[in-house]
Amino acid sequence: MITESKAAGGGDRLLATPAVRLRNLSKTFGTTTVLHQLDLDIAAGETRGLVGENGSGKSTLIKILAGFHQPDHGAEIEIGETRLEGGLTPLLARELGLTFVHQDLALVTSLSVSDNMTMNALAASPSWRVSPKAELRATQTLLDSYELGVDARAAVSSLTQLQRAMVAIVRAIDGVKHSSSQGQSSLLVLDEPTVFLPKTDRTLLFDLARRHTNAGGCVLFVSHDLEECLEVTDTITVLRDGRLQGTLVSNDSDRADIIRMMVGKELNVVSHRRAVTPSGLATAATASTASAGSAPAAPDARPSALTVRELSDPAVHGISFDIAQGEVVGLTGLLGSGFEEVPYLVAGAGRGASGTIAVAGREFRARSLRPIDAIEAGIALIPGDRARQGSVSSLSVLDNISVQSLRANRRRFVIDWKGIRAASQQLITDYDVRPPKLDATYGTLSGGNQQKVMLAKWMQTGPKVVLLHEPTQGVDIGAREQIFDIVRAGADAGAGVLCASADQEQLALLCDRVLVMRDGSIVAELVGDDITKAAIASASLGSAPRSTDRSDSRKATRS
Ligand SMILES: Nc1ncnc2c1ncn2[C@@H]1O[C@H](COP(=O)(O)OP(=O)(O)OP(=O)(O)O)[C@@H](O)[C@H]1O
Repeated sequence: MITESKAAGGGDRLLATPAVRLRNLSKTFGTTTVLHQLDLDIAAGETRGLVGENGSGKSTLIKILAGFHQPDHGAEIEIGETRLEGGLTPLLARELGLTFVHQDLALVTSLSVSDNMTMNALAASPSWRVSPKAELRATQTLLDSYELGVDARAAVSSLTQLQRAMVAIVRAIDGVKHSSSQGQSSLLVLDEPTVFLPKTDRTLLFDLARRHTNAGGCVLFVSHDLEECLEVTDTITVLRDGRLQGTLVSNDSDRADIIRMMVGKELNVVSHRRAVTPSGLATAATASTASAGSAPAAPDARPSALTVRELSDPAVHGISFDIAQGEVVGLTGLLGSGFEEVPYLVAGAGRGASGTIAVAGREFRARSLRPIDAIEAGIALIPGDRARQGSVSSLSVLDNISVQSLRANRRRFVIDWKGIRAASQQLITDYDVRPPKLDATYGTLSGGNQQKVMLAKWMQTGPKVVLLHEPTQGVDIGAREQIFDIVRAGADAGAGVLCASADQEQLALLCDRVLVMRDGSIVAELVGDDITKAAIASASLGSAPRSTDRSDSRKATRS
């Protein structure tokens, strides 16, 4: 049982027998120490949260547990009965029952569920003899024992996001059975595997994790979602700048307690929505009702930044909408409702699209729109998968941030590198990128700082339209506020912003208007103060819609 006080202060002082015990754990890259003498105990049967701002050292700690990084000299690591001098290797971590589910789930989507399971087992104990039939049977039995309702023969690509996450967790839990710990005292590390899932689906994942702790294992859950962390963990350890701030008992703590420890001060969540006067709201309501059945219109008389008409692809069915200059519009729905496709279609990055897209009056056919045309027209796309689609991780911050401005800094055949460097340095200072080092490798920056670099890269081009897909995924609460400020400043400079996101709180804080999609169509529009988490949720689910429900108002117009 855990008998720790609400705030444990400097060290980690759980009284139960630890399954994982870390002492004096530090990590230095070059001359920079990013973890400072951490002491951490996790007890058998415990679910521990790990939180901290971007760059506080969470991933580095996990990579040490996974044997990817070696800690500095002097660290002690004990896993169950095994005491290690120095660090782990990936094989040793596996043998000792440490198992990991990362955000990308690490499943090969073109292979079957059974093949994915077999690969994992083979990595644990290589064997020349594999019987596909026996593996299939064993996988099906395993999946059935967890009542997942998944066919072991199915390709992972055919599974829903929830099923994939559940398969990844079951695979991880099953992996520890092959370890020397046999599942006892084994540590399951969940590194934000829930970010892509709606809240309702996440509880199913945590039920699986609970089965692991009930069987004597323990869980380390890394998350930026503080409410969720409070709900599903027993205790929460807070890191700040690589130092352990303490461990809270989840039941006795609230979000404000965690934030205070994370950032060292109170942090008020404020709305970044444009102030709308009562008369403005009246105009907005009139506009959206009048436009019901066609395109949700921008709620004021500002010129249009983006006009989309009858946009279609296999997942999107003829949607039309407008975004005014200076307006931030949210686009949301359940996963699979089509909202996630839209930024990519508008940026010319989709396939087989139809319909038209006009930027500041210049019209394109979606079918023939290429990304280069979109960029030249003033469209900036900041994709959700910033590591693979928005940047080159192995290049420097300077290379990533300046790639869009090379042409503007070219004089005949010569590129003004000195000018680019000076401007880029100013940008990363203005955008509070930490560390503010142009020569740092982009991939070594924390998630929030990577996102700030992406925004700086595009915002310096003065875009007419900014398309954001999950702009604050994996971003801490402080950096999130900064990103909201950057987006709002872009809108104030005249850009029309589309923010496609399943994060209802983000939409409620940031957007002037929110369009909700179901089954590929826009079905509801929320404006101004009607944009609440509850209203977005009910419109997404199709239950008791509030504000202007377009399908309803269409019927009303017809009758
Ligand atoms: N391979 C590396 N080389 C140099 N510095 C690194 C390396 N990996 C991480 N860092 C630095 O270590 C610090 C901690 O990074 P880490 O990724 O552990 O933070 P985090 O808390 O996981 O952040 P996030 O929440 O954004 O994932 C950051 O300043 C980061 O730039």
